[in-house]
Amino acid sequence: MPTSLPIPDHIALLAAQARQNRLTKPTGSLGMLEDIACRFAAWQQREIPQLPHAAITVFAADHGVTAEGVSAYPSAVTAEMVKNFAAGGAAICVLARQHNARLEVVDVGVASTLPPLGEHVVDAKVMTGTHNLAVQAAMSREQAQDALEAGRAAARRAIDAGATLLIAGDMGIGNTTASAALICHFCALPAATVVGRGTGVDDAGVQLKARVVEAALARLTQDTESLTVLAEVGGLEIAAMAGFYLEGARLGMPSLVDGFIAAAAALVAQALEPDCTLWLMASHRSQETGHLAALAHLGLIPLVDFRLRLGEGSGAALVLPLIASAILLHGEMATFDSAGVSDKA
Ligand SMILES: O=C(O)c1ccc[n+]([C@@H]2O[C@H](COP(=O)([O-])O)[C@@H](O)[C@H]2O)c1
Ligand SMILES: Cc1cc2nc[nH]c2cc1C
Repeated sequence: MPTSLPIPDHIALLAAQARQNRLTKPTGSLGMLEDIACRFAAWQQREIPQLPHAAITVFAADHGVTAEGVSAYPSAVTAEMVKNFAAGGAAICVLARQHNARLEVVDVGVASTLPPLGEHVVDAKVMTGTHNLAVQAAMSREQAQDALEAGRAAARRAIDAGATLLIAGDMGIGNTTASAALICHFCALPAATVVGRGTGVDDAGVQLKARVVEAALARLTQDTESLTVLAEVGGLEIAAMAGFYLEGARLGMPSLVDGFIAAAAALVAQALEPDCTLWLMASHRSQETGHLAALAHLGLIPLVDFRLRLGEGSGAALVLPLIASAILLHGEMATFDSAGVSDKA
């Protein structure tokens, strides 16, 4: 049963839109930068929003479906990359440092036991990787619920640490197959229009992924409860990301939605609490097939297309300077009145 979430402030949105129209530029000429500033105004309940403090949480988990040969890389990479995150060597570590953003990694389902990796790597393991979704439910409904809750707890930690803009990233070999299955289900699309190359499988690999996704979807109908859909064909990090978005929305905090896996997680969140999408902004268009369809279902338009297909929250971190520019322009540009510039006839 959906609870009532806070909704962004419509009065602040209208005030921000009116301000945009008074700034010294042709009406609408800053395009999406205007929309960005106005959405932050609505989220922060003020005509002129402040620069946000971003925090990044990367959720890591393994996928039993890798037994089908759906990824170009071995499952062991998931755990190895968690160590790389802890050591500061992954792409998202560089971007987090660039933006002085808090970076936390949460193990919600890495297959192996990780050694203690410091205070920024949290052990919230629900199970040691999902079961193979090609042949059975990836996890139980209870495990899906536990992973959702791990994501909610991570959002609360980020907000308690001072975040005003949330970013969820993912690390999970095999997770583009689970994400494709979720996107197919929630957007009612056939597998062939959604599956892509993931980490780089060839044409035969894409066809194999489509067959795996179709087999998994055959266990579902459009009436299947959303939590069951998540348990049947989802992933532990995807569930946690959905919980992260839901908790952000519940606490009136916006999230930037990263790539393909993040979009699948946002669809899960939307299925559980439709209004949570009011608190989401899509960073970029991923190279992965089916990403735009998923974003369209969420009512989101990606800000940029840099041919990214990395995950980790990297695309969301990459657009932080654009968001900062949008907000600074909105707050600091002169108005036609203040600068004595003639407005349109
Ligand atoms: O975020 C994306 O758009 C994206 C697109 C393709 C691949 N990835 C990353 O690659 C991994 C999943 O790819 P795969 O081929 O193992 O399913 C996982 O760790 C993701 O973070 C991420
Ligand atoms: C090396 C590597 C890094 C990643 N980061 C997110 N997904 C990834 C997949 C691989 C294979």
